Amino acid sequence: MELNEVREHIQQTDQQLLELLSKRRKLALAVADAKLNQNKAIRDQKREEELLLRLIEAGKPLELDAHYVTRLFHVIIEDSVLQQQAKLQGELKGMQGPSVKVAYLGGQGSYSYWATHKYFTRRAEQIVDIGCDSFNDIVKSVETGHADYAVLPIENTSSGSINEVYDILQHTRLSIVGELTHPIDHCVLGLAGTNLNQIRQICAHPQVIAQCSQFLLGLSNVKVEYCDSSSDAFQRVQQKNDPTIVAIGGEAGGKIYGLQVLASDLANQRDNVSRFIVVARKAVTVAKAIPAKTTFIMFTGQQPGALVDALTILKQHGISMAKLESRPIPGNPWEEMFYVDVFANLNDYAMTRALEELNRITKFIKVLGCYPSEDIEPTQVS
Ligand SMILES: C=C(O[C@@H]1C=C(C(=O)O)C=C[C@H]1O)C(=O)O
Repeated sequence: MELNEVREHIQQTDQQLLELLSKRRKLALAVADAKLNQNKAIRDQKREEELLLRLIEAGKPLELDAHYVTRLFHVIIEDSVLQQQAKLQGELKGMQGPSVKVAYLGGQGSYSYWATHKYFTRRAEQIVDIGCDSFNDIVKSVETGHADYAVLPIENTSSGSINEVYDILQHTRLSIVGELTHPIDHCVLGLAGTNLNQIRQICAHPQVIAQCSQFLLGLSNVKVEYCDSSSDAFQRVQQKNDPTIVAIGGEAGGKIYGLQVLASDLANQRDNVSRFIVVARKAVTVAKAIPAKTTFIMFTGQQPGALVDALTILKQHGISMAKLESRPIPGNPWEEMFYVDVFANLNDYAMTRALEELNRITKFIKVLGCYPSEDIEPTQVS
């Protein structure tokens, strides 16, 4: 067969794959309805294990190895679980208006832009974009009613917690209503025809700089210009129209501004992923069928064993912690506010009891929100 002919066949096969994936997604959504009627949990890992084992066997005569089949179906199942969760949670919330106004960092092409679109598209919501220049402005626009939701990055696998966002959460009345993770693949992006050796200036957001610190250490005579967002960095490079000036950001974002990739895989960690939170003025209730996370902040005081006592309460109620973070309390030097993420629904009996007990032993405690957990651990098969 001629090259073009083979490619034509590949194209047809890919089209069929897409149609089958779409069909599978629709079936998974029908399963969500059936589960709702039968009061069943969305995730069924036993079923996933059976399904993976069967597919691995079925793949053998087709010369598809177990590793390949498992990897593909982990992605498919994760999508299916997240789609089902979003559908169920959306129904619980009732009908939304024709569109939602969402505030996030930067404009078209920033990492927050892609994360926002991924999250709300899954919920079949029309988005009105409200791009902002700072985390403070994002939160303010929801507080004042200008936006319905805000999407904020909270932690990253290379640079750790985003302290600015944690500090804002201490003082806002907004509630966390959702979370999502999004891969962050940093690239050097410049004008077409630019050579990596000629660069003299890099434009990027401070978080991006932190996540690519090892790559940047290897460059000499290059000035770093801090930007409000990756889309701001792309715009500057486009406007300056100087081949010695480049941006760091995502490939798809850079493309919007006509920039091309000069280097990729820049992050300190190979799997560079950010976790975002979605906040709104009104808290949500998470359906029982969906695994939930609850985030709260507490100030325990500094007496010996205060934190251990608080964590023991969680242990006694069988509540697992997803994250523990501490941040200084402004105006109280050397005193720390603890941020705790737990795998629990705020309406669970165990969680209600744990919060009552924590209330008694802490000096301050505030629930920041309860939301569907998007930590979909892949089911392993033996
Ligand atoms: C689709 C279902 O829901 C979830 C998704 C699955 C899938 O995509 O195959 C399998 C089990 C569940 O965790 C189901 O229960 O069949």
